[in-house]
Amino acid sequence: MEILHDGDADLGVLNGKTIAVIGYGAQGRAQALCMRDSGLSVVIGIRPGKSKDAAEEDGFETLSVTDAAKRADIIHILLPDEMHGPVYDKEIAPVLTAGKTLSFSHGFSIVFGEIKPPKDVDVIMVAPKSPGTEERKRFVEGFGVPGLIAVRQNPSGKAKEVALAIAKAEGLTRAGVLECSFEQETYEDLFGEQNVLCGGMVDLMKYGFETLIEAGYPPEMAYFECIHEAKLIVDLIYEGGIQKMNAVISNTAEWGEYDNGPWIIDPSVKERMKESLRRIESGEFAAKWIKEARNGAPTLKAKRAALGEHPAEIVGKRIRSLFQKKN
Ligand SMILES: NC(=O)C1=CN([C@@H]2O[C@H](COP(=O)(O)OP(=O)(O)OC[C@H]3O[C@@H](n4cnc5c(N)ncnc54)[C@H](OP(=O)(O)O)[C@@H]3O)[C@@H](O)[C@H]2O)C=CC1
Ligand SMILES: CC(=O)[C@](C)(O)C(=O)O
Repeated sequence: MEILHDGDADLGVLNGKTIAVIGYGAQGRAQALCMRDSGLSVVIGIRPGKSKDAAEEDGFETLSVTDAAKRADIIHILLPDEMHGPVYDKEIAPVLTAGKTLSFSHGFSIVFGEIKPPKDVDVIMVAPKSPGTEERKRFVEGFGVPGLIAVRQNPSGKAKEVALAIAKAEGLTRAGVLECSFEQETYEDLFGEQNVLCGGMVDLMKYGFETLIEAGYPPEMAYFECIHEAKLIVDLIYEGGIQKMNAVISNTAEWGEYDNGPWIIDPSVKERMKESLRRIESGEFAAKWIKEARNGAPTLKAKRAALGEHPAEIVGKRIRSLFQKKN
């Protein structure tokens, strides 16, 4: 698969264009700030509330979703996925005239039919493969995070160029951008977040921490081992791959990785991962999530409340507050 970089993108295709970022949350704020820093004309479409206040504090012009969509050439929807459908139908579709571009950072609402755009608009995706905060941090540091672009509809004949220009404005082409389909991005993003990232790695860290403290080890020690050092190991893999990590860790650690690892995470977990991917690709997961969201997300709210603050977070907060960082 070809990896696209800065030289493959031309910000000039966005000259004279206004981009309405709809939503100013994790992605909305990060992407709007990066796009403005890259010289693009950005307005924020947002309802009254804390996000609107934050956007205005950051110096953006804020409009209602409808007014922003009316004004913009490119409407970049960065609302919670479960809100895309209702907000699009009521506040965007009525002003979505021919020649505009509808843009997303995740394909959920298009792939699972929450949004059915008219045929006379471009439909693209520019998806940073990163949480918003990290994306902005790396952009400001002069680098960027990788991303995916996709084109669903292209009556203008310029959809890919516009998607690549937005990716460049967000620093994604500094790290690398892949072109894929809406389905590929949607399915792999849902799979990754549920099986490797938020569901997967996080559980391992929590179980490891709990095992140590239940065996009487001090929480601080468990935090250093299972949370703090986990990030440093992942950083090593990020910088130089598993080979680099293995070259840096001790022979003892490496032997333990081979001896104990496959017992702790039995390779049969891949069978469950395949079933998880099947549920995602079949639309079963999406239907379950939309049903939950339309009912006011009672399970999500109950889980959030029950989760409370994990002991690892409590000790982590204290440890981080004591970091003696060089000024
Ligand atoms: N989070 C991430 O790291 C990533 C997210 N994405 C995608 O980016 C998109 C946005 O996700 P994310 O940034 O996490 O979302 P957040 O939940 O962080 O932010 C949502 C924003 O939408 C606003 N909003 C919610 N409901 C409405 C409404 N009815 N009318 C107007 N504004 C509303 C919120 O404002 P208010 O303060 O008023 O609630 C908030 O500003 C999603 O499609 C997601 O899949 C893609 C890659 C990574
Ligand atoms: C950060 C990211 O890309 C996620 C985990 O998929 C998301 O928050 O949607």
